[in-house]
Amino acid sequence: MHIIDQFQDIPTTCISDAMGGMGNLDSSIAPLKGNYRVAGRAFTVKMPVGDNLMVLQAIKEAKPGDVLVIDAKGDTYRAVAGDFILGMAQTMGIQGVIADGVIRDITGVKELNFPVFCRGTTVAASAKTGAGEVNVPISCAGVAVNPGDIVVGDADGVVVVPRQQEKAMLEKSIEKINKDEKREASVAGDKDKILAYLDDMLSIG
Ligand SMILES: O=C([O-])CC(=O)C(=O)O
Ligand SMILES: [Mg+2]
Repeated sequence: MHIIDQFQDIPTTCISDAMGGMGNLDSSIAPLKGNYRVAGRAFTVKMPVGDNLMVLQAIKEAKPGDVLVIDAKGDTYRAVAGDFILGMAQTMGIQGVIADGVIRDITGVKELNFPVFCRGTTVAASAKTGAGEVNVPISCAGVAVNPGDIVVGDADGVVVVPRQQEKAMLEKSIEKINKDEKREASVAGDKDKILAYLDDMLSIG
């Protein structure tokens, strides 16, 4: 199975654990709907505050399945996109959008059922004068993102897996899932087993 398809099934929490708690975007970047999930390669956008022309450039250049990762420097005043732009991204096969910024037209965007992770909503649009860059290394909500890195988002947040580490992190994430399953099975809603587990964890000897 392709590595991206394998990451589709892995919770962000397990990827974060595999990465030692590193690589997750600031927790104010949240999915617009709780069931949204993306796992794909990052197509990056660096936009100046209040100018989103490069988002259009990215929609033109990104490949189907890519995830747009937009550095809007945390601006919560002017939207990186609204339902028109996000609808175009969806139609062009982009898997989802992750933005260190805000969107607008929230009702229409929710109707698209297109995974968007961002800081929230606003009313003001951005200008379109052309400054900014696409497909360059960016910093997004506290994390360095290079074009082609794997980004995974779900109800818990967004985590970035650097390309060079993707195989190792996939293996570690799967190990973590198995470990968590064993831990849950070991107590399995049984008070005595829970007490035994707590005693074991709390024993200092
Ligand atoms: O045009 C914009 O920049 C934002 C907008 O309202 C849309 O995408 O619908
Ligand atoms: Mg609009």
